[in-house]
Amino acid sequence: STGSAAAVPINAEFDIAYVTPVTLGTPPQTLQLDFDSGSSDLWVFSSHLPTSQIRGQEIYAPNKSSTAKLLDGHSWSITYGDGSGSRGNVYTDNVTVGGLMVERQAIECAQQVSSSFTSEAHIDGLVGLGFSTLNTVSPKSQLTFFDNAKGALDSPVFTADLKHKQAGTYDFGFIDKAKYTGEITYVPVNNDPGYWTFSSSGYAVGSGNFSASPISGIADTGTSLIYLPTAVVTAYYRQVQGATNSRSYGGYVFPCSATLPSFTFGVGEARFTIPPAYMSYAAVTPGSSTCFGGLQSSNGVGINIWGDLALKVAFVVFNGGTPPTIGWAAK
Ligand SMILES: CC(C)C[C@H](NC(=O)C[C@H](O)[C@H](CC1CCCCC1)NC(=O)CC[C@H](O)[C@H](Cc1ccccc1)NC(=O)OC(C)(C)C)C(=O)O
Repeated sequence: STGSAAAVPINAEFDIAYVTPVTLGTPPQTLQLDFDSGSSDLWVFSSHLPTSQIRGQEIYAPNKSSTAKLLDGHSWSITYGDGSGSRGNVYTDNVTVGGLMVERQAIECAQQVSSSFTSEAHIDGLVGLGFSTLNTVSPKSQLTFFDNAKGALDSPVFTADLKHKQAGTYDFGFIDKAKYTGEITYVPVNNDPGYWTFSSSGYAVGSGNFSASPISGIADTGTSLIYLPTAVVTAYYRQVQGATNSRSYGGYVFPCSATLPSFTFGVGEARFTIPPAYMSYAAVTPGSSTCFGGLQSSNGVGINIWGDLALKVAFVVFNGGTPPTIGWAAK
């Protein structure tokens, strides 16, 4: 079996996150969920939430699904890198993504969400696509949608074709040759503790020479920007007039009028270049002449993260075979 579904940017201006329609239960309830290779819980806004915590999101009501079953005595609680979080109880039900159905998928129903989730009306929950070792359900951790689907897939892979300010796709079980050019460069994945961790072969700033120093980081569809070591980030912003690492804005900012270099990263022998236009994420507040950089330091994060900003210049294969690998191709 295979599946294919759209990855739609939640904001017409900036690619802060992408959501994908997912149907849950019988009759089908459709929610817009953020597919996140940086975590491994499938959780949704639900009928168990106080209405004060719901502001425009779609909810999943298990009691309206004839195929929903309570996973008795199980709960979950998750906190993300940006400090947001949620917790609740667990049901199993049918989950369908782009024609691919998994029966008895653990659906973690929110009973509480943090204010940043309440204020993000376009995200009705997450589909974790990290390794199931990261799942937070207790006392028995649960499998991700991908792990549950894997055995039935034509090939144990999913691919991400994210785009700038337009809808891309997540495919499951097959590699669509029409979505990339040239060859796919595969590199090993270290799935301990459970991220899609791989080693980039280095970077270059603008037309500067390529610095062939390996950078270990995670491929994370649920993180908007790129977070890399200080040496890389200072080398980049040295080339940007008026750039500063702003405590108040929480990262590197620069005058929106500044000329930005491109940023190139390596995967094996392959090279991927992020154009200058993508390297300015957005004005720090609407209308401000100060812009927030797409490349930020991983100092405060603890791991290097290749987020949507890197993923959207490539076609990426998340190969869940044995051993797992990750493949990057131009498009
Ligand atoms: C709990 C663990 C098992 C897994 C856990 N994993 C992560 O924290 C990484 C994971 O990819 C999480 C997944 C995201 C959590 C928040 C909602 C959206 C998904 N990524 C994160 O926690 C990283 C946060 C994202 O980068 C936010 C996302 C966002 C989206 C919409 C609106 C506002 C903010 N972007 C964001 O802040 O963009 C700016 C900087 C331009 C404003 C961890 O490592 O702790």
